[in-house]
Amino acid sequence: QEPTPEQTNPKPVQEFYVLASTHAAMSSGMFSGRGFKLTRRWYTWCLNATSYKYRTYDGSCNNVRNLGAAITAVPTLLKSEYADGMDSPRQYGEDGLPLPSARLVSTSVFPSAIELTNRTHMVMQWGQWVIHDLSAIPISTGANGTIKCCGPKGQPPPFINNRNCFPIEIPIHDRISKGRCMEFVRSLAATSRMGFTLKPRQQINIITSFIDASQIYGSGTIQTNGLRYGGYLLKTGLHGALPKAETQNCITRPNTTDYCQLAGDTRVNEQPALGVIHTFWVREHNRISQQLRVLKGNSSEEEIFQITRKIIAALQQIINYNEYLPIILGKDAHTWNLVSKVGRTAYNPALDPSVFNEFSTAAFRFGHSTIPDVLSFSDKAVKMRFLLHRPAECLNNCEGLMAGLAGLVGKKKKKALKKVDRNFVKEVTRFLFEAQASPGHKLDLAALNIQRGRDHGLAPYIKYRTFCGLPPVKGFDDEEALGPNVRDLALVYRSIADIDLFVGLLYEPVKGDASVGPTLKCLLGIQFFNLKFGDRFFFDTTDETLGFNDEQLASLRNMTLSKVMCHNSDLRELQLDVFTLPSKQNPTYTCQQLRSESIDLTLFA
Ligand code: HEM
Ligand SMILES: [Ca+2]
Repeated sequence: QEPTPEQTNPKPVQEFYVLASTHAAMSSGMFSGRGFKLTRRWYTWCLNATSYKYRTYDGSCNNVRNLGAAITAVPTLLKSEYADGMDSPRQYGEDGLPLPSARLVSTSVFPSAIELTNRTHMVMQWGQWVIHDLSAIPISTGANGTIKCCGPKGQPPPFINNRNCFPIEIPIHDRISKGRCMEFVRSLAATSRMGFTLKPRQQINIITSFIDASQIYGSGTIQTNGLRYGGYLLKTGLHGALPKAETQNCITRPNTTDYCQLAGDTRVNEQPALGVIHTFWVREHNRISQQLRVLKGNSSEEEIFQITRKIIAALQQIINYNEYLPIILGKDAHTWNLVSKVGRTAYNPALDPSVFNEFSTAAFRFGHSTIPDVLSFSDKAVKMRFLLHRPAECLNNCEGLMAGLAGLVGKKKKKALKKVDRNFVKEVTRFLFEAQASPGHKLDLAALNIQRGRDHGLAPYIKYRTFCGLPPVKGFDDEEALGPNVRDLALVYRSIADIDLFVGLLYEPVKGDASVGPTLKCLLGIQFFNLKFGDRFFFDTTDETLGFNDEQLASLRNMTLSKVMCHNSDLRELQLDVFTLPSKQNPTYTCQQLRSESIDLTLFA
């Protein structure tokens, strides 16, 4: 059954507004912590939405209210629960005493055991790829860049040094870092027309919420122009690698040709497998646009660029809805009408397509539990901690890593995907890098997720269970609701009403053929429902002038991620479904075969 209208309509944003950014702001790194200087631009609705033939770069004018456009406030599904009702992080339990430290919660309730599935690392990688199309919430910065919340030896601040600091307390005897303070800066607060912080506080999404390939093309005209190579092509580096970024804020090896990569999303250098997927999509754009150039002699270069961009955005949606979501949501991907293999999608202008806070700050971070401890290349396996913020392996060995993602190389044990569960590899809970500027200070991704939820004032887990129509949790022994390890939650939480959303979602046992528990499935379902039916440009829209004709649509739907990979690498063979390990049911084909059954570009000429 489909989600109810109340579920699909997040609470309206208090006051709608859009902020513009400077070029420097958009091109600076999310992880450099510098530069998001946001200035207000306009508040108007889009009155000529129907006059657009292609998507705008910043997602504006997809709907009259400009919902889902870049640099807009992030809505919440349920009322936020700030400690003071308005602005300060959720930090007290039901009994009025402080909540347990996010780091203590992480070490107490998230062990590091690994259970494997028959899926490939591409499931993890597609997740990170798609979230980088959907949401990027910047943190606050000071007048001269990064805010530091902990002292150089990890001492907690002696006084409140910055009102946007919300460092995580490291328990005694916890050896993660020197001292007892883990860096954490609050997300940037959205401001009103007059420049005052919105009450209750809201965060800002600086990229377009729509699945529109904004991680390839950027989320604004200036950014897109910086990625284009004149006419119809996207810029590339040597041998079809990504081009070099202006700001070199990743980790490169001295005396090598390494560089930090430039892409439509600034987080591209976060780990090399992410760089790989960026790389083959830029190549796919250039491959398609070059062919269309030949086929469409009369079209302008701009027209070729836009048609290619439209095809690439359609492919993102096709792969996400038809290949990826059925793996995550199981058969409900079908019952909720998310799978789009036949028919057309009728646009519903009443829906808000914005990525909501609970999705980006808790639900979709479920993927962090699937991060592997090593990445496999054709000739080696490297621990994740040595790959963070280092693009080198992608620049030098993209193909080897592609084979690794598809599970074609490496020891059998290493190539299968880790289950979505309460376990996290130590690579991210113990050895996550902070900026190279602070050696010896490690971060814990699970703790950051919990703290971020509190920073954003997310309501606790049990409220979402009720919201999703599931029976209430009966207590710290309710295995039906929270799985066989439910008692571990009582090690840190004093009341079930205090359980952080991110934690509760990952404790729920998986049911049926989905990869995630029921509340998580509900939140993911609502978001992808809104992103399908609330996107006026959804690839199979009933409006053929915005979308495609029947033949084009059929040809596009014939594409798979495996075919895109084969087209843009020197891989020799691949299984048709790259999200699943090769088997009798998922046979391997030669890339030559896969390429021959792909999209027919003459239909677009
Ligand atoms: C090696 C892989 C990955 C690393 C190192 C990584 C690291 C991070 C870091 C450091 C943050 C910011 C945390 C904070 O301060 O709040 C973040 C945010 C996030 N991550 Fe990951 N991540 C990885 C993969 C994934 C995957 C596979 C998914 C989902 C399937 C995912 C989903 C998210 C989401 C939804 C956010 C919030 C984005 C926003 O709205 O700004 N990540 N990640
Ligand atoms: Ca987008």
